[in-house]
Amino acid sequence: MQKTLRDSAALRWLVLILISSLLFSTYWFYDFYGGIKGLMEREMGISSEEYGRIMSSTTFANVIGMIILGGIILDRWGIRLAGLVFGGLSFLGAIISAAAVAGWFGDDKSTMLIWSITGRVLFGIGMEVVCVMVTRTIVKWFMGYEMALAMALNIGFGRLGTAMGMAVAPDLAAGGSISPAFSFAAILIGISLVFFIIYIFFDLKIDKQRSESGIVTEGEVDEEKFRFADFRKLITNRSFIYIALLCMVFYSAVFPLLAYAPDLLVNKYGFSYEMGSQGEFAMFGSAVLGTAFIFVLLLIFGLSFSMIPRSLKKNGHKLLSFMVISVLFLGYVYILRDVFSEWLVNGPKTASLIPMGTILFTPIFGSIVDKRGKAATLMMIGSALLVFAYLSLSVFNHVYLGYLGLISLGIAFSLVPAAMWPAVARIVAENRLGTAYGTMFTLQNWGLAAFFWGIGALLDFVNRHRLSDIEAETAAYDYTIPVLMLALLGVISAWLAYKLKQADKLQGYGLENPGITQ
Ligand SMILES: C[C@H](NC(=O)[C@@H](N)CCCCN)C(=O)O
Repeated sequence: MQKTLRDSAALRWLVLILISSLLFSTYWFYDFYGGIKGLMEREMGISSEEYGRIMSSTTFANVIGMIILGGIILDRWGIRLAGLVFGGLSFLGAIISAAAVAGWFGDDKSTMLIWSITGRVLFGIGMEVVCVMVTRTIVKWFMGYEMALAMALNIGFGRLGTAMGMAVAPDLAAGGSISPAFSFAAILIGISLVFFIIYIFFDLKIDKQRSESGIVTEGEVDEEKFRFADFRKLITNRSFIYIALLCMVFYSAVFPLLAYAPDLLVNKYGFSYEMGSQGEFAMFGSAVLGTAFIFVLLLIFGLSFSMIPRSLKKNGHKLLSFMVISVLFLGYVYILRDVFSEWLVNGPKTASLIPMGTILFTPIFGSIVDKRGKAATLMMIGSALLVFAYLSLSVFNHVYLGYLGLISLGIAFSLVPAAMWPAVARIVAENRLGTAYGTMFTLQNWGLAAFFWGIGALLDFVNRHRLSDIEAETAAYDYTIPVLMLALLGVISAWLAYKLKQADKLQGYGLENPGITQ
């Protein structure tokens, strides 16, 4: 068979970087608000409920089926046009939000609020369809190659956007105005659209090659098109119902919390929104140098290890690797202890370590699921960890338990997505995956709509007697009840994962068997 562009590994990975940049920038825009919640409230004069309303508005059009409609449009128009239109929509939404907080439409509270919400609604439609489009593009280029790894890395790009958005936004707003943080995030989407336009040339070329070599092009793959009969079949499948509900409940307990996590750390444990005396650039520089140093050490270790004769390293090499990596990691922590000591008392920077950790752990758990299976069991464990995390962050008051809670949340946030998304591919036929992901994202948006807003509204309600003191910065928000409510979602997630395991036993998709992504 004639070779096409996707047969070159270098080109495949280049394509992944080009399209993942859209995920990086849209996740950044989605989540950077969390890092400046307190600043937004002060500058725009809004309450926690109103902040929650802005966050929740991201989902407004999606709860009434916009992602499914976007998926149908994607099937009809193809990756190039749909990518430009929906990527452009997310950019437009981001520009409107940035203009709103800069006071372009008027600087009174209600005008800023209305236009911020309008911007987020448009952004939300664009970004969710972009997510589905990027997944489709990965399948187009990586099917038969490193598809699971490509998907995990793609999510990694998104999480990096979330982490950096949360961590860097307060620095961008450090001049006393939130506007630069918004403009920067909007510009990032614009830059990633330029990358997408570069990708379009590769897409045109590969489609030409595929049609020349007799492989049907994307627009001609009829089975990929959305049909209502398939949709009906999908939503009456027991395993799919449980995994889709799990997606809704689990993500409702995680994504909204991220939008409040920095503020929770500031209010509950007295963390700060500002950095300490050491100077951010110096700290950033030492963090980058320290990370580069540890990579070089790992490389040297890897090279020297590969030179040891096989017979010598046969036994105990896993233990040796574990010991060396642990020593290197502890050395890393020791070298960067000043950086860590400053970061671990800063709300947005500490909260950003949650998505940062998932970049490493999601592919690790993904490969465990590949090799050992147990996807449904791992989803149960991940959900149980969520309960532990939220109990630590609500009913207890010790900061070390708080750190432990954040670590558990990070592990749960890696474990469940790593097991969930490949499991969908087991339950649903490949040519229906677009519809399945679109349906799951829609349900997820129902949950997000309720909880992005619900946490803020509940926060205002339980703190109603001291809101003026909180505004005057003489009192702090009490987050106990809102976080306890999320612990309940963890319990429901664990139950849904258990029901999924039972349904899988009946229907025989083999979610507990290895090789789930194949
Ligand atoms: C793959 C999955 N993506 C989603 O759930 C998107 N619908 C929403 C992304 C929102 C980013 N804060 C994931 O990120 O795990």
